[in-house]
Amino acid sequence: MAAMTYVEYYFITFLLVLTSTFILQYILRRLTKHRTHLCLPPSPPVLPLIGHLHYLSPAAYKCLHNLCSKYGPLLYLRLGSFPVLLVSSASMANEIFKTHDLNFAYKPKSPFEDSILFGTSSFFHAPYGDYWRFMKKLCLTELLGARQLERSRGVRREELERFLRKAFEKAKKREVVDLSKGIMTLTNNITYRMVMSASCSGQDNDVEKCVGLVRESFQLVAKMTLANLLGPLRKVGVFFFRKQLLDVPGRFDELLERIMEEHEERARRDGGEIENKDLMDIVLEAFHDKDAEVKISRTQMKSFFLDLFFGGTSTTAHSMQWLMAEMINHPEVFKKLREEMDSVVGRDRLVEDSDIPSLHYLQAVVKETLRLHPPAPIITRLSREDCKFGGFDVPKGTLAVVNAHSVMRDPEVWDNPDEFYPERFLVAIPREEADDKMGRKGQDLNFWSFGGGRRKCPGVNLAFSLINATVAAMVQCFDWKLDGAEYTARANMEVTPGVTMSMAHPLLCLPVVHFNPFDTPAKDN
Ligand code: HEM
Repeated sequence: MAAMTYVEYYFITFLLVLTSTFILQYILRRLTKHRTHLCLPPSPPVLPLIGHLHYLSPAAYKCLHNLCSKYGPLLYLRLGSFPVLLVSSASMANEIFKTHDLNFAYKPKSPFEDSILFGTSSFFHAPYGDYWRFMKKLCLTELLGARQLERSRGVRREELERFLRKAFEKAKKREVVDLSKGIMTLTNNITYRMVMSASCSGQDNDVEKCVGLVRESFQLVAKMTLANLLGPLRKVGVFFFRKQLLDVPGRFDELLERIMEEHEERARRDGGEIENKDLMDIVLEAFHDKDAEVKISRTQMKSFFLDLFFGGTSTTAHSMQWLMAEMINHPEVFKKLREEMDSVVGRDRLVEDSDIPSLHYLQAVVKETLRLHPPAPIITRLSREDCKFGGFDVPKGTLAVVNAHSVMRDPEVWDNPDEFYPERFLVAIPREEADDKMGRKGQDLNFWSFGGGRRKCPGVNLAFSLINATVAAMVQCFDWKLDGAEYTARANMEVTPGVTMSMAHPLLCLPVVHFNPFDTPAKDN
């Protein structure tokens, strides 16, 4: 038989693809037929097989925001093989985090299966069950509670002073500081020291090793999330990344195992009476406790530490970077903040943690930054049961995607939502007139940067404590001149594509000394 021409070959291939698309569509329609009586939320126009995937772009929160602006605040989408409920308004966010919190207390299945990296053992992906409840309690009472925050105060202060001293050196030499890099190093050093007393200098720089691995892991997570959307074809994605899928978690496992063994050795030496316990010491105590309510495994422990690194470092650093960029673009806010610092703290000592409750404007500036620039704008949950949501039917197993960016710019609850206006958080409402039993102010009720309900971020107090203390010190000690230019220059607020909200351009600033606490002569007693 004569060989096929290219034209014939491509024509036959085209016919095959077309026929299989129709067959697949037919099967899908048959499979979902029994659900056609459901009253699902509205949906934008859909394509066969890929569903609504064509609406997505690398800046995830932005394209989802565009979808809600065009089609409405509650949408039913199909991303590849996943049914998705897209939530974009304040009232719908309230339904997820309050009315339907228990039903949506589940997280989507991890694409990493039993790997320590975001695998089934991770706290972040754990189903709402005994293990998750045990770790959440440990987080709130021990690991990230008030007592541990107090214990780690010295570490945070030491790192903040190290960061400030470097800025003073730069100021002296009239050199520009890469604030994005400096702030990221500061949060990394603090987090890794708090979690496992890791060394962040010298030859055994474990912080640097972890930071490198976290970076590689983020890239891998992005690739696997995409592969996961392919549904039955996800195995193809796994095949392509199989080497990295073994290598990155393997190196993390080795590093963490070595550090955990060092901690166990120290605990044996000290007879369990460890001074200045870090988070790893506390989790290891729970691991070795024969009477613990839940027996945690070594893999779960390692996964949990990774969750802390992933959840706690870049989120906090990005918030501070956005805040400093907003300060540069709003000199009147910076001036007000400086006045508050001068009147509450004065100019004879560096601001301390105990000053923060009295710095009301500072707290409002931090919240306003997190409202406009939530570092984790895409919050995902999974429904465990069929439910009625916003008057529509939502089947079980639907992935709820809350776009915190849209929710916190909802004009129904925020006046001039795109404006940077910290004063909106200062409106005092008497406790008896407040909107909930906690006596929170009206605007705080619609503040979802840390998620909400049972799965709300357990690191919220640590995050506020770090951001408030660092920003307060930066404002107290320096004026920040963008690129060393005139004070009228504006920071570039472009966002890096991806699922997090980080600045696309580094913030390069010249620090000009306003007050140097390290130059102040010690007071006579
Ligand atoms: C500005 C800083 C931070 C932001 C904006 C942030 C935001 C978030 C968000 C949106 C979630 C998902 C919540 C939900 O599903 O409702 C989350 C979960 C989580 N965050 Fe944070 N976070 C921050 C800092 C931290 C810190 C400092 C830590 C700890 C060191 C931390 C640890 C976690 C953990 C372990 C979870 C998983 C909770 C669970 O699944 O139950 N985060 N965070």
